[in-house]
Amino acid sequence: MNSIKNHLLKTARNKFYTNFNKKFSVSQLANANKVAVMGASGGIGQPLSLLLKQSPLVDQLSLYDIQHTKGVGADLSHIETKCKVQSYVGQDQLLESLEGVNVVVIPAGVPRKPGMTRDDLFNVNATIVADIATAIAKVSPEAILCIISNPVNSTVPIASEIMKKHGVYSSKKILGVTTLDIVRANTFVAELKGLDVTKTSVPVVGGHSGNTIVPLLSQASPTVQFTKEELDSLTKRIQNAGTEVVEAKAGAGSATLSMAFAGARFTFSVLEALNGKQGVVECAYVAAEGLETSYFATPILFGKHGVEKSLGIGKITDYEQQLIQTAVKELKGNIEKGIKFVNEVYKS
Ligand SMILES: NC(=O)C1=CN([C@@H]2O[C@H](COP(=O)(O)OP(=O)(O)OC[C@H]3O[C@@H](n4cnc5c(N)ncnc54)[C@H](O)[C@@H]3O)[C@@H](O)[C@H]2O)C=CC1
Ligand SMILES: O=C([O-])CC(=O)C(=O)O
Repeated sequence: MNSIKNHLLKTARNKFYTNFNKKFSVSQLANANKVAVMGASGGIGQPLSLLLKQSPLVDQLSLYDIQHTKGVGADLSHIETKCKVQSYVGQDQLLESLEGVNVVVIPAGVPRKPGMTRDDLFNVNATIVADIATAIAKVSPEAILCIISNPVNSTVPIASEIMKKHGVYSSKKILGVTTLDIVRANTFVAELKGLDVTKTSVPVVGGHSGNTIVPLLSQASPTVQFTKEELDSLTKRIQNAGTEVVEAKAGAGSATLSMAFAGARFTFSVLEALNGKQGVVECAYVAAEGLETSYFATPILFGKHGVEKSLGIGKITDYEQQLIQTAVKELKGNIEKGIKFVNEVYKS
């Protein structure tokens, strides 16, 4: 009786992992990966850490937060996967939490409430990201940073400037996570056009706030036709989707579960490429060359050291060109604000 029960349990468990791994296209390559989640006790941090704990791509998970990580860590550590969990709490343990990590995911910081813009988070989150980046520069300067904390348009330049100050900057390793914009664009387009969402892919470029989010609907795959009204309403919905969640949550924060899904997908892609998988592409907000702004999100080919190369924005329509012009104006200000903060305000 017991052996039948064990067999059934094992079968169910294997099926779960197989489906999970398929979903995230996880390959089981051999490198040892240690991932740190900074802000691990938060609305994003907890479900994101859960998804990472379940992945065969992650060997060790380091959880850092200024509160509650001991509980989150104890809880996650009971899950029957190979990934080892360590937890660190408070400023005194910040440096230790980053020892030996090769990828750091950062969802630390305050979320929006209704009526706020992402830029309204700057005053609090700029210092949080700068402090964490400073610690990374000291302890794990080779690590790849995946920055979720808003305003991403500014926090990515902030982390970059901190790395430059410490003489350990590599533009290949500082990535702003915009994956949720792509996840949303895929979902909304598939819903509107009756497509299989698992096979729908829409690049989203620019930045990660309002007008700076530029979906390239003309490049949707499979190819679909949109009326002008559809283009307007889809573009607006994708640009305002974060606000849609903030308003629905009515003061209880912003997107956490869909962000954890998107953050896990992004991290798995980074890890797969680190492990040697070829052809891994995700959109990300990174330092840009030959564009009108010094940072810009485009589809990025990942490699063993992070960014291998930007695949650019490709062929776009006049409609999309106009959206980009609007985005560029706002992005320039956001980037300048981040750079100025590190060089004129921040005291490490
Ligand atoms: N890039 C994106 O697409 C998205 C970004 N976000 C952003 O992610 C951030 C986190 O959002 P939530 O998890 O919902 O917020 P939350 O408030 O639920 O969690 C944030 C966590 O960060 C921790 N924290 C605060 N200061 C810290 C520090 N100095 N070091 C380490 N941890 C610290 C808090 O203790 C808390 O556990 C926000 O800035 C939000 O705007 C949210 C959704 C999507
Ligand atoms: O809207 C927010 O504040 C959180 C976020 O970045 C998103 O959900 O895209």
